[in-house]
Amino acid sequence: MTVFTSPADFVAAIEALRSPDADSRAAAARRQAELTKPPGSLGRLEEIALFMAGWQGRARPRLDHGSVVVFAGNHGVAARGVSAFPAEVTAQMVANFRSGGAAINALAAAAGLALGVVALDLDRPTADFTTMPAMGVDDCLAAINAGAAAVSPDLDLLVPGEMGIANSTAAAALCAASFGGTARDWVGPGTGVDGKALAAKITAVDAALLRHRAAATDPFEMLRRLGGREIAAIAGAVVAARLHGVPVLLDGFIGTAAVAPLAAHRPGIVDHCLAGHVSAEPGHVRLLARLGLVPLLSLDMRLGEASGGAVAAMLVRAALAAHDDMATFAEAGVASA
Ligand SMILES: O=C(O)c1ccc[n+]([C@@H]2O[C@H](COP(=O)([O-])O)[C@@H](O)[C@H]2O)c1
Ligand SMILES: Cc1cc2nc[nH]c2cc1C
Repeated sequence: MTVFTSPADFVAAIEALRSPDADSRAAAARRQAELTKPPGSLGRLEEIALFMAGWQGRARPRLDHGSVVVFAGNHGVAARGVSAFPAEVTAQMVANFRSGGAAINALAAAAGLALGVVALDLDRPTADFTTMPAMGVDDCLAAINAGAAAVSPDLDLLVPGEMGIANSTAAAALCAASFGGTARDWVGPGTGVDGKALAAKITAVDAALLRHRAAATDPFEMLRRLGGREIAAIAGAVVAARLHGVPVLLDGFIGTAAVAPLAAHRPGIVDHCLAGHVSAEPGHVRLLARLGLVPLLSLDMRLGEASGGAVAAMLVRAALAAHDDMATFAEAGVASA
């Protein structure tokens, strides 16, 4: 099990990046060239198969043990009226995930993925980051390690998700701290705010940037000052997945913002990640562009909880089915070009 022993240990793990297995990827590419189709005709499905082969270290990659893990956290900044929903909804939705009634329960099952739910100190919201860091050092490290602990090294695919009322405010602040710009560049409606609540959200993000930007100089400090426990947990899970060679399918705006501080420090940290979809939250398209990730789907979704990632996992399954099950030209007696 991956444990980051200190903030410096976490940052060092982001710097020492494992590469994909070149031999497995090359073997998968040779197989793709022999399958009964014009070269490249399965488009991005072919690239997904090669991506999975490289990270899994298997010429015929599989999706037998894929898992969604939804991390949940509560945010002090919610008290500033930045969300359309009350903070109690975070714990209520965790109960819904556990009893099987949420969108992610249906979508993970449809995609053939296991579902884990990790609730992080919901009774103890993070501090309001407009006035102080969201978390202390130990608190943030514990959240990162909770994320890392959720990644089994034998997973074929990890789909991390989040639940946290007000976390689109934190995500906007993390994007601005990571990639520049003001609150207006990154703030959007989240669960559906406009008018006064949207203005409160912009004010909160600008205040947080003013307070923390100078000190938020490394990925750990950005997550600690401007993030939340579920966001830090996703960052920890993505780094642990890289250490184990587990490919990752990212979800929406908040789930992707969790890796923004890591990528600002070391862009290659997202090399083992696919972007499952582009959310309707307007900052997401900009964020994906900054990360150099092209989303698999664009369905106007903006739910979070790994829902877009789970739908995209069905495409990964399709890509691997074609890669594994198709006949070669020689097997089928079809003349090649
Ligand atoms: O995934 C997205 O792109 C997304 C966009 C908007 C909202 N959400 C979800 O809604 C919550 C955050 O919205 P808000 O308005 O409370 O900041 C949180 O639980 C997210 O999972 C998620
Ligand atoms: C109901 C509800 C469900 C969610 N799932 C993820 N974020 C959410 C936010 C709300 C408000």
